[in-house]
Amino acid sequence: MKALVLEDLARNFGGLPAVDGIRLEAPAGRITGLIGPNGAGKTTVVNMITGLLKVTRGRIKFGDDDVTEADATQLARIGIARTFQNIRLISDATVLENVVAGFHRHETTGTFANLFGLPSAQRERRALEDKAMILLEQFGMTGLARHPAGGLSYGHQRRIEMMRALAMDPALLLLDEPVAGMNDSEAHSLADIFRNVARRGVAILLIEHNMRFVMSLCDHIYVLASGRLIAEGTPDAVGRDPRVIEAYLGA
Ligand SMILES: Nc1ncnc2c1ncn2[C@@H]1O[C@H](COP(=O)(O)OP(=O)(O)OP(=O)(O)O)[C@@H](O)[C@H]1O
Repeated sequence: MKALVLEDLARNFGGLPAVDGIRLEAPAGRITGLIGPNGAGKTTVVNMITGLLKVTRGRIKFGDDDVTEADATQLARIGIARTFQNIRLISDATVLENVVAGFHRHETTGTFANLFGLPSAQRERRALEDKAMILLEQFGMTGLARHPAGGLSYGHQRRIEMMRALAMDPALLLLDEPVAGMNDSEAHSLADIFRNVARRGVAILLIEHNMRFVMSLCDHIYVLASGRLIAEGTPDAVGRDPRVIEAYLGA
């Protein structure tokens, strides 16, 4: 089973360290949390893992692959998917079309067949729509399949984004504040989905401000403050750690 491993990972902005030599391991089948007060460096870490930012120092590995320099296409091929803090959907397209777009990685028919609407491409599209409908069912959104994504509530749009990431059938799922702006019951239903995804052997790295959500869901938590790793352990141990309490109170 593969694990995401960060070794001595660092990133400077204008000579100042935003992330200063952290290590982390997020194994398959587990939900690993990355928390810390505002400006701790969490998003910078995710942006380095997903190739949006170059690392200043250190290595990023996933299983046997060193993905420190990998671009978006290589990461998708390896099976690394993410959601964003700011929702990025095709707002004119329907919910179903948005989720189908997430299957992109698995399409086997060539562009030529797609362009000319050949039967093979149509068959493939229908098969992808069927698979997308299974995801919609899991997320309780079957009835909204044909609605334009842009007109839906924030909570629904967040769910579409997650379905799109899951449509890639990822081996590693990076969730950047997935329940921001959701109420407790919406967050609760997502927690069940994430647990099921992890149970299937996916490694999940969760970045989240909602402490109750993180504490109830994660197997292991890493805590960042000012770019450094200040604590790690089970939710219980981290919740009682004086360094963590101080970092949050001082923030
Ligand atoms: N593109 C950038 N240019 C300069 N400084 C940046 C850039 N991105 C982030 N920083 C700085 O790096 C530090 C870490 O920011 P980052 O967004 O990673 O923190 P975070 O833990 O994700 O915060 P939040 O919880 O508020 O999203 C901050 O001091 C921030 O100002």
